[in-house]
Amino acid sequence: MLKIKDKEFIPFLTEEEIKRRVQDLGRQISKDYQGKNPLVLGVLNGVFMFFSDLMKETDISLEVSFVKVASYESTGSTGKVNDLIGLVEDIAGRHIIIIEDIVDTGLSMSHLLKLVSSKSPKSIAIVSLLLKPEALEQPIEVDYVGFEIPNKFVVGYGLDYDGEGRNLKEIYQLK
Ligand SMILES: O=P(O)(O)OC[C@H]1O[C@H](OP(=O)(O)OP(=O)(O)O)[C@H](O)[C@@H]1O
Ligand code: HPA
Repeated sequence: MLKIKDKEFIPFLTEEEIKRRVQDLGRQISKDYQGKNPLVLGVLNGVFMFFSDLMKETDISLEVSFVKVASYESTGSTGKVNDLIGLVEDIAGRHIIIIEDIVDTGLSMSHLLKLVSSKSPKSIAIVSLLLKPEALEQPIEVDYVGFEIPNKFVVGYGLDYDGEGRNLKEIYQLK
């Protein structure tokens, strides 16, 4: 059991389970993007740990960049997405791979997809370590999913509860 502030969490995904799945995803992305020199776009903050581990499991030439959006306060979506660091690269004609730690309601990703697709990329793919199919409010198709999970709040491996818990090696679920 883990306590963060006022909430209790139970173990959900181990370090080993996450590692194995990240290796699979890295292998698959390398195979699919060989010779395409994609621009891999991480969505801060939550993605930092997954992004770094995933990139180490790829063995193709690629470029990386980041955007920063925020929509969550405490354990709930605020219903609006704020751009905190925008897209600075020229992405016209590039293969774009958007990397997220979690697609929950889909609001953040739908916002990002609009932003990215308005700049004429050659292709867009979405990678998310976690997906909550039951929570989706927008019709988002995630091309590479690490784990489909139930509609419960999770923390760890980049994901926070009220700013804390991002440095945990494992993922925990709200009790
Ligand atoms: O599908 P949604 O319901 O939009 O939720 C997913 C988004 O929420 C989290 O970010 P958050 O806004 O908490 O910012 P953070 O990455 O800085 O924690 C997560 O990293 C996704 O970007
Ligand atoms: O379940 C979650 N945990 C942490 N951050 C999140 N952002 C969207 N969903 C979640």
